[in-house]
Amino acid sequence: MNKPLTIAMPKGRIYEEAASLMKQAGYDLGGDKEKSRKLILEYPDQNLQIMMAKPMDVVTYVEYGAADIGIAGKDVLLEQDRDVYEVLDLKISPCYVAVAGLPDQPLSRIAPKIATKYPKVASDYFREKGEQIEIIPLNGSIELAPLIGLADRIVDIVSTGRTLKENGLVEYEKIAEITSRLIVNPVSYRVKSQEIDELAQKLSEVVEVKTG
Ligand SMILES: Nc1ncnc2c1ncn2[C@@H]1O[C@H](COP(=O)(O)OP(=O)(O)OP(=O)(O)O)[C@@H](O)[C@H]1O
Ligand SMILES: O=P(O)(O)OC[C@H]1O[C@H](OP(=O)(O)OP(=O)(O)O)[C@H](O)[C@@H]1O
Repeated sequence: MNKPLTIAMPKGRIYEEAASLMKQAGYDLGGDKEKSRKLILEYPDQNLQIMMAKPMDVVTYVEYGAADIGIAGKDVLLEQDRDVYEVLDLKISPCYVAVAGLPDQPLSRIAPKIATKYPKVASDYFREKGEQIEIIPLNGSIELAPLIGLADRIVDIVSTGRTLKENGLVEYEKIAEITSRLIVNPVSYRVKSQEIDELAQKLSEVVEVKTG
């Protein structure tokens, strides 16, 4: 038997949709992952090993070859710019990255403060527009920053728009549409090309059927 295919799966909000897609593609990871605290799950009959990773860390596991493949949000890929192949848009967990802030607040002063957990995405965006900014790095509750005067704008994920709305913020610009992607370690892609191609092909058929 070949060595198992190792997959870094994102814990959290992407997991259920990703596992459901895998199941439809014929890779049954079982249920009740939310209740388990196990981080490495073995599926010998399917020759799979699953690692449960923080969504932001999936790319690290794949880049270093700790996992052959992984599922990561495009936001993470844009932010981290790592040496992995992005082979398939799974079209799950859709959302977008946007610039938001308090209403009727033009960005006039020099180097406005932008609070975000996506410093690279934000810097790239404003640099391309020729605007100088100062990044205020945060890890969560980003919407707080303009409310308390810590930042002039935020760059953050918007999905339903509820968090912005309930905090009296408005969206100014959309930066990028986001969905989750299948990523592959470049060496694994050569060494395990058959298994990886087969998995990518099956997933792509499921995505095609689901999205037309
Ligand atoms: N409303 C949303 N907010 C944040 N991420 C979302 C949203 N909708 C889809 N996503 C996707 O989910 C991923 C984040 O998943 P999750 O929130 O579970 O991770 P996290 O940000 O590490 O969580 P935590 O809040 O535990 O730090 C993002 O990379 C993005 O691609
Ligand atoms: O448009 P919505 O559907 O309201 O979703 C967007 C919100 O969800 C995410 O936060 P998360 O729930 O991950 O919490 P966090 O602030 O701790 O990152 C994101 O950072 C926004 O705050």
